[in-house]
Amino acid sequence: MTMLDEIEFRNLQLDQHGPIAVLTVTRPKALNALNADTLNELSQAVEAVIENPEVGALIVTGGGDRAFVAGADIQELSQLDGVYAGRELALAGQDVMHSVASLPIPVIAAINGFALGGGLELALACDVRVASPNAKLGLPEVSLGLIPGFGGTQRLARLVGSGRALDMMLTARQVGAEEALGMGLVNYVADDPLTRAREVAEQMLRNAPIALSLVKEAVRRGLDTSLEAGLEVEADLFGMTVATQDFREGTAAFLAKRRAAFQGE
Ligand SMILES: C/C=C/C(=O)SCCNC(=O)CCNC(=O)[C@H](O)C(C)(C)COP(=O)(O)OP(=O)(O)OC[C@H]1O[C@@H](n2cnc3c(N)ncnc32)[C@H](O)[C@@H]1OP(=O)(O)O
Repeated sequence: MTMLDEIEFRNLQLDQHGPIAVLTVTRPKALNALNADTLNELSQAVEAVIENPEVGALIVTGGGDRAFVAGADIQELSQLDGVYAGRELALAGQDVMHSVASLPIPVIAAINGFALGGGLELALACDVRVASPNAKLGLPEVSLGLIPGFGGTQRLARLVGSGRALDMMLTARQVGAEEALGMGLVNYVADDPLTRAREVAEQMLRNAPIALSLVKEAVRRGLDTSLEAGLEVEADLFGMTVATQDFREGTAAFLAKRRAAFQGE
């Protein structure tokens, strides 16, 4: 098993603090914009996290104090030509965001500044978002003659409703942290979003790991289907939790009035 801190990236840093991994996008000159190289590295980082069983939660953040991620790299976008190239880029970006969204552990975005375009799409692929008071969130692609292509049209509308999502996407405006909190686009606003994200991760990690993974799966699969089919998914996954040792431990600990010691089994 490769230790996460040992992997060398050009535009990312991956650190491990016990069960919590922190993935930082580090392209400060471009406000951490996602060029093709960085997208590839994001994929590799997600793979490395999946392969490391010691990691129970992931925090994603941006290097420096100005930006989480200011979008896809506009310099690279400007070189795109033709329907095919555009579609391929969108599919590649969607794949990366999907791999983040499908991680079987909690993923928290610590949004320390601008989260625009592909940057907000990365934050939307996370489970929970913590924003700094100066954070600015938006999907301004129409101002460049584009539409969001890394999942934003779908995930933003599912998270905040189509009315709010369309307002943000059609105006291209940047939403501040308090407004984002009010519409449920972020879960917490904190002066130090990374510290708050760690606290949230620690709170999540007190719970049963398999249950954490399955509750994510139930929500994700349920959002893509009818209520009836979603309820079936829930019942199936509930059944799986009842077959775990952690369920035995969790209920026994409750009844014995002690803290549960979950093993992820
Ligand atoms: C499928 C996905 C599509 C997309 O994601 S499309 C892109 C969506 N994102 C955006 O449209 C945001 C673009 N950036 C901005 O609007 C501004 O930046 C900010 C409002 C975030 C900040 O403005 P300010 O404080 O004036 O800083 P600055 O001088 O514009 O930026 C510092 C350096 O960062 C580069 N940069 C910023 N965002 C990007 C980007 N998305 N792609 C490539 N470079 C970017 C700039 O060019 C500049 O660089 P230099 O110092 O060399 O002039």
